[in-house]
Amino acid sequence: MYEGEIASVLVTEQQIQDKINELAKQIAADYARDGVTGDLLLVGVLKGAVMFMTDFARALPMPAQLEFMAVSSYGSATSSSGVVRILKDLDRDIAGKHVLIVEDIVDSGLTLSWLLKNLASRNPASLEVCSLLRKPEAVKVDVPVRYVGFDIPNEFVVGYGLDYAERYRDLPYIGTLDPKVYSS
Ligand SMILES: O=P(O)(O)OC[C@H]1O[C@H](OP(=O)(O)OP(=O)(O)O)[C@H](O)[C@@H]1O
Ligand code: HPA
Ligand SMILES: [Mg+2]
Repeated sequence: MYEGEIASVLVTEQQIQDKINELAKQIAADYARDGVTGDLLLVGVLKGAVMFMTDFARALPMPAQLEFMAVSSYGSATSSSGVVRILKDLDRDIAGKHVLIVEDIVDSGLTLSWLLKNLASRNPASLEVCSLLRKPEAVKVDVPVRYVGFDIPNEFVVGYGLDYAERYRDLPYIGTLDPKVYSS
């Protein structure tokens, strides 16, 4: 698949799955320690977080309900415009719920910073973030991300939900693109 289009693999399928199991155990233990007994409300950010959300929810050893929001800041570009649009809002009220935002990547942090403010204003009982990837060198706004899978270099990545112009989301690993993809 995608013959010659992937330049390197940054995080393998096995590394992703191992990390998800580790995060899921840690997160369930943290919520139990904090006395949270009800269901956790996972808010996945479409479309990028879909793969992570579904694997993470199944690995999590505590009951969780699933909600999705779609926001877009990238369109088909490789850098954030900073303008976040809601394409699909949550289907229900999150007041009094323990909400965990599930993201695929924190790059500039602009999407998440906006989303945290937006969801915090709806009065959840708690609001935390779990992101599979983070680019420490790309961060433009400081966002409190409690759980991070992997810190990666400041390169555009694809796979496991992450796209370039809507392609490559279906790869099971995280990789970088061959420069010829951008020029074609
Ligand atoms: O930290 P930032 O610089 O704001 O970038 C992170 C966001 O950008 C991507 O979404 P995108 O807008 O590409 O939508 P998609 O998930 O549908 O691809 C990604 O999935 C994150 O949600
Ligand atoms: O590196 C990236 N790849 C794909 N989508 C993204 N959205 C923010 N950063 C990225
Ligand atoms: Mg995208």
